[in-house]
Amino acid sequence: MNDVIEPVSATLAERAKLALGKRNLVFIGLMGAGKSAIGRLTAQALGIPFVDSDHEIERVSRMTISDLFARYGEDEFRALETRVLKRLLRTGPRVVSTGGGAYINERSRRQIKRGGLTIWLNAELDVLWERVNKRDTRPLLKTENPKQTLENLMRARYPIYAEADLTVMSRDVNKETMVEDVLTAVIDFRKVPNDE
Ligand SMILES: Nc1ncnc2c1ncn2[C@@H]1O[C@H](COP(=O)(O)OP(=O)(O)OP(=O)(O)O)[C@@H](O)[C@H]1O
Ligand SMILES: O=C(O)C1=C[C@@H](O)[C@@H](O)[C@H](O)C1
Ligand SMILES: [Mg+2]
Repeated sequence: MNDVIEPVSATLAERAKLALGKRNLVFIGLMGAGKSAIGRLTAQALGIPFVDSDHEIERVSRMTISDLFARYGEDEFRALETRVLKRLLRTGPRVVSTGGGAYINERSRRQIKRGGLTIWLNAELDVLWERVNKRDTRPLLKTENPKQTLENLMRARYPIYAEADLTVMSRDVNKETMVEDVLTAVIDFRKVPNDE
């Protein structure tokens, strides 16, 4: 009954934009899943603004995330993250890429759920590890065995990320293919098969 009538020749991006409407598209997932990289490209494809909560936190605090953790600790970082997310999610449509722990924090999760359509970039350990071990900008991975830490985070966090509206598998394909998967997931959200 409420079907949106799509132009016959609409591109994938146009159809996804129509399906998204005024909602934000919020990327969640672990470090290295591609939230920032794929989020930015998705926003470009959709022709809507892109914001990244980690970048926004660094901009308003004029500190790097590593320095924020070192100086004020994780709890203060999470409190700032919640405030920044609340502001970023206020208007839509936008693509909002979050930091890896944002959706795990209860208050931020509430903001995110209220603030838009959530998409989890799920990924296997080796894919994430290949991507994150090249840089040491992630304070939670400054441990004796960062790969083990990443695995522990997967175990603790994946059941929570799984609450997302949409899930796309992040893997080693080119980024354009990832964007196509994301746009398709947005279009297919809550699509009811004809025979149901
Ligand atoms: N599909 C992909 N194929 C190859 N490399 C990718 C892919 N997706 C992301 N990357 C690369 O992996 C690295 C990590 O990606 P990105 O910074 O987007 O992750 P993130 O989920 O935002 O992590 P964080 O939570 O730490 O912000 C980047 O160098 C990015 O270019
Ligand atoms: O997974 C996490 O908890 C984090 C991920 C990064 O995006 C940053 O937000 C920060 O390093 C914490
Ligand atoms: Mg990021």
